[in-house]
Amino acid sequence: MMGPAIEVQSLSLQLNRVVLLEPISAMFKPGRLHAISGPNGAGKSSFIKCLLGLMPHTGQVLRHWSGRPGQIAYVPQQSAFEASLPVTIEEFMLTSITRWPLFFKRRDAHLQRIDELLQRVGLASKRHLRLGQLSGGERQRLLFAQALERQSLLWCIDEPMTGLDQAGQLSMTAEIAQLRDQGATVFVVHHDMEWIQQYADELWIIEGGLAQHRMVSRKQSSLIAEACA
Ligand SMILES: Nc1ncnc2c1ncn2[C@@H]1O[C@H](COP(=O)(O)OP(=O)(O)OP(=O)(O)O)[C@@H](O)[C@H]1O
Repeated sequence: MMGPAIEVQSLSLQLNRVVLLEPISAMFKPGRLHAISGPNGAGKSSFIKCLLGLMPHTGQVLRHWSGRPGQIAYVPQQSAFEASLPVTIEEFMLTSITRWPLFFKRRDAHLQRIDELLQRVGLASKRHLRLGQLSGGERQRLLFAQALERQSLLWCIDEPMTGLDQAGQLSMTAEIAQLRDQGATVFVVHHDMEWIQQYADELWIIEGGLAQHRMVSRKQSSLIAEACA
C-alpha cells in the first residue's frame, strides 16, 4: 500500500491582504519523505495547512490515491493546552479513538490500544496526567500518538523534534522513517539540514513566499549542501 501523490496547482495564500504564499505548482511523489524547510515566517506551516484544507487558499491541492482515499494524519506545530482543562492523556486518546463523549463506557480493547500507542511514544506511565501538566516534549509525543492512531498513508508533521530530548528525537525519527518505509507519503517541516540529509528523500525550500523546490536524492548529500549554502 502506498500513500497518495500530492499535486499542487497554482496554490497561493493571502491573509489580511498579506501575501503568505506566492503561487506554487508542484508534484510531490507518493511514498516519499518530503522535507519542507526555509526561514521562520516563510510560510511552511501555512503551506501544510493548505495541503490539509485548513486555510482558505486559491489554487488546487489534488490527492492522487492509488485506491480508496484514506485519512490524513496531522501533527501540528507545538501548541500549549489550556492548563485548567480537566482532561487526562488517557481521556484525550480515548476521544480520538472512539469519537465518543467521555462518559461512554471505556472498552478494554480501546484502553489496550491506547496503552500500545502511549508505550510507543514513551508516555504510558503518564496516562493519568492532565493535558495542562505536560511538558513541551510530552505534548509533542502525545500529538504524535494521536496521529499514529489514524493508521494513515498521508502524514503532515510540523517541526516534530521541538522540545524532544535526544532519546525522544531518535524514537521520533525511527517512527517517521518507518512510516515512509511502509509506503506513506510524509511531509515534515524541519530546520535541521543534517537530519534532512540523512532521512529525507526530497527537500523543498519555501523562501520569501515562493516555493523553490530543490529536490535531491538522499544519496546525493553533496547536492543538499549546495542547495543549503
Ligand atoms: N492571519 C494572519 N494574517 C497575516 N499574516 C499571518 C497570519 N497568520 C500568519 N501570518 C504570517 O504568515 C507568515 C507565515 O507563517 P507560518 O507560520 O506559515 O511560517 P513558518 O514558515 O511555518 O514559520 P516558522 O519557521 O517560524 O514556524 C508569518 O510571517 C506570519 O506572521
